[in-house]
Amino acid sequence: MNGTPSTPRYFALIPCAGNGSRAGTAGPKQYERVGGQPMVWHTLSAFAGVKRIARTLVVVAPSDGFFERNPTTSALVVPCGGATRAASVANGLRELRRAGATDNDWVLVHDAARCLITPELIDRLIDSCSKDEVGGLLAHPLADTLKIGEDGRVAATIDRGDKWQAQTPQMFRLGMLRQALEAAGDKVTDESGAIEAMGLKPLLVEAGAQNFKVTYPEDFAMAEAVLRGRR
Ligand SMILES: Nc1ccn([C@@H]2O[C@H](COP(=O)(O)OP(=O)(O)OP(=O)(O)O)[C@@H](O)[C@H]2O)c(=O)n1
Ligand SMILES: C[C@](O)(CO)[C@H](O)COP(=O)(O)O
Repeated sequence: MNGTPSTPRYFALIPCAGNGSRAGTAGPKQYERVGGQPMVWHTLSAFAGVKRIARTLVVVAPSDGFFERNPTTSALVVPCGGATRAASVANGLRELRRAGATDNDWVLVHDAARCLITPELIDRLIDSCSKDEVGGLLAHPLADTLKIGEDGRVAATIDRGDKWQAQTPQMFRLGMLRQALEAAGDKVTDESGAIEAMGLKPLLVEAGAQNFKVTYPEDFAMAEAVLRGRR
């Protein structure tokens, strides 16, 4: 993986170093079994199904022993997780550089906890963004009416016409993303936010509602049902 090829390659970076505090599980939610397998297995097998991905790097917490106990992935697993998702991603980008990726290569950052991602959606993002100057993200137009809450009561209703729910993967050039995250620090909750802070406008690529992030206890049953429906 040395040298700077003229054609940019595609790398995947999977932040997998969270605690899942909102999920109510005993351990990190990404290792809970869903559809008969640890959640992160589904995530990794979707990326393994995209031939254009040169390498996948998984960022785990320094104390994480899951992949040593379950050594079944061809992905590069690095215990460089940080205190926030943004820090985990920034550390992972440094590791990708160390593994031979260049600033010109594309990086697709994807939450381990979005285990319903499919090779088709990943391909859709790559096809939509690979000729774009900025890059972009999968997203879903907001379906519900949106309220501002104040002391448990509705203070206002917001026009939802231009609102999207940001999903992952989010795909940007490695160099641009590194610079953006360095400038944004821990404030941003996604890569797009860091790129936007540089005055750029990432491309919104429509994806379905099924690519949700397993966050709350009830999300496990929904993920299970979607996986069952696919079999
Ligand atoms: N310090 C962190 C925090 C989060 N993540 C990862 O970022 C993704 C999205 O984050 P989220 O769903 O918020 O996960 P958690 O931080 O684990 O959940 P919670 O906020 O409920 O604690 C997850 O795959 C999670 O493992 C990470 O790599 N490093
Ligand atoms: C990146 C993300 O999945 C986009 O919806 C989301 O922002 C991550 O969630 P977190 O709770 O902020 O880690």
